[in-house]
Amino acid sequence: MSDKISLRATARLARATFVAAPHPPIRVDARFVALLTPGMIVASYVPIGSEADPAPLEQAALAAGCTLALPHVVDRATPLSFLRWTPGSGLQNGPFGLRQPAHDGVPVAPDVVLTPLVAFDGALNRLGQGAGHYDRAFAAFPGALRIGVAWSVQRIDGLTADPWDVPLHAVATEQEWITA
Ligand SMILES: Nc1nc2c(c(=O)[nH]1)N(C=O)[C@@H](CNc1ccc(C(=O)N[C@@H](CCC(=O)O)C(=O)O)cc1)CN2
Ligand SMILES: Nc1ncnc2c1ncn2[C@@H]1O[C@H](COP(=O)(O)OP(=O)(O)OP(=O)(O)O)[C@@H](O)[C@H]1O
Repeated sequence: MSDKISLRATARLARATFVAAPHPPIRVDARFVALLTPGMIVASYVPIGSEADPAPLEQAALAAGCTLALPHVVDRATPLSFLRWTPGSGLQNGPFGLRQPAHDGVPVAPDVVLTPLVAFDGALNRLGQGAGHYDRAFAAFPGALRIGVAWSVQRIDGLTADPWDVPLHAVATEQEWITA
């Protein structure tokens, strides 16, 4: 556990240092686009702090005819819901400094989950914020494709997976599309 805490601190520092300098956006790989079909529900997220901005992947999903959704958070203990979202429609302030759709939005079951993360490794294990929100969402939607979105500096090899950790199917960075 303390291991995870120090890994989070190291990875957050690397992420903050990376975004402080000019950097390219997240790359849209042809293998991501090939996964998309019209009508699919693609859950994205609104980045906070130095998190990678998934906007290029959202644009690709919209161009492929997909519907977007965003996570809605009540508190640390309550499971996430995913609410339908169209670009330009309003967002509200949520906990942890998040921007999110209003609570009375339309809940949807995502086909693809664009997932924020603090660190990832070559086996596509993911270290998140520590509330277990995405771990629980992956358990609730086991059929969804789990795509991590991260800056390349967030790769830390040899993360130890806990029993509840569900690995990602791929990670999109500003440099490459990583699969296990
Ligand atoms: N942009 C974004 N949206 C997201 C997440 C995320 O990681 N990033 N989540 C992922 O589960 C869910 C929200 N869960 C969260 C749980 C805890 C903290 C949290 O403890 N934040 C720290 C600050 C961390 C930092 O500096 O990066 C805090 O408030 O002290 C944040 C989000 C859903 N939406
Ligand atoms: N499927 C699940 N059902 C219930 N609780 C879960 C589940 N998955 C994880 N948790 C709980 O969530 C907590 C946080 O887990 P962990 O530290 O691995 O989060 P994380 O890797 O930072 O990811 P996240 O971004 O999802 O918070 C743990 O206490 C764990 O018991």
